[in-house]
Amino acid sequence: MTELTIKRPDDWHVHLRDGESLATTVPDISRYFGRAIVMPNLVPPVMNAEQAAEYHSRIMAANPAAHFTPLMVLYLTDNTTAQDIRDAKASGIVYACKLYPAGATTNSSSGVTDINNIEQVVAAMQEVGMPLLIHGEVTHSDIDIFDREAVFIDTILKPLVAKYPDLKVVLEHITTKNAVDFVKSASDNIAATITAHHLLYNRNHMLVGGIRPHYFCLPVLKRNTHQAALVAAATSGSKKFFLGTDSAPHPKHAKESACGCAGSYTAHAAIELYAEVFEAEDALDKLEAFASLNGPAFYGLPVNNDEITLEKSTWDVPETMAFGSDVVVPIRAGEQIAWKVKGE
Ligand SMILES: NC(=O)N[C@@H](CC(=O)O)C(=O)O
Ligand SMILES: [Zn+2]
Ligand SMILES: [Zn+2]
Repeated sequence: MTELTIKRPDDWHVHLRDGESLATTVPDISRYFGRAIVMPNLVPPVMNAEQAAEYHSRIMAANPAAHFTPLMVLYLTDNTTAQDIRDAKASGIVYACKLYPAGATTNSSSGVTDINNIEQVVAAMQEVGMPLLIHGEVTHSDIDIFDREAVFIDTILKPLVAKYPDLKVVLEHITTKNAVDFVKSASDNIAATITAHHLLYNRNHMLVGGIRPHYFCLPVLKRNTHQAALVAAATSGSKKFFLGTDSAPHPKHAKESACGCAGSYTAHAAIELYAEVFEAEDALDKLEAFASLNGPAFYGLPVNNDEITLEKSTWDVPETMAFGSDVVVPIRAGEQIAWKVKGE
């Protein structure tokens, strides 16, 4: 296949950052994505409907393409109230709330320190039909970083979904076979996003022959058997799995550092990178479900009514890209990508 036309895709997990960064991240993500679930881990975070509305305005002021709508998300803290959830629902611009266990990832220090602290909040989310998006990793220092997702599923997520059977939950950026198996076995209210980089890479790519900081993201890349489970899930056509890039830019100097930040930038070539994965699996016919249909179905939103066309056409990824007044090193920097969106 050398051309593939699909309904306009959406990105159900992206970091656009703020301030001058929006001048580059917003045009990048809106080139062909119709909607994006915009992560709220700013400093300070987006904690209520008013802050979400202000952030929404700043994103719209950065000139996204006309087909693009940002879907805002609240960042849950120990102090979030049930009223915050009701106000967010009433705002009409907040589509989900995000649980960052405190200390789990980039800008998560204001996150929830104990899931029991937000019982009333989660109950209100279940009641009003607000999806809970989860960075699913425990943070205890005695739990190995490669086990943190699996331990989170067993100790936090399973009890949570048992307690709130009507709550919609997205386990974000899954990285393990444990997560795939859990999501598949859970009710229709439980789904997961999968990034392009977790489909394309495993921890060998990050660590063999030298440490490659641009592959470092959280949850960290796992062994290749987990990668294979993610690829099988994404290309299966199951409604429970959908596209979430977790494109998470950091300036080059902050990644290439003695203590480098977690996050990989893929918004320059997201659907193109996913297309490579689906092509390698001989599953290009399943890309539309993953990228354009399953996400809206889960969120109860309409599918976008226009289309994009991908063509087999190799292009060179630059070594760096502008990121506000800084630069970011994108995934595949200095290498090639095999697919291109027509008209781009
Ligand atoms: N994925 C990452 O490694 N980093 C994200 C945060 C997140 O999604 O966990 C970021 O904001 O940089
Ligand atoms: Zn995360
Ligand atoms: Zn993220």
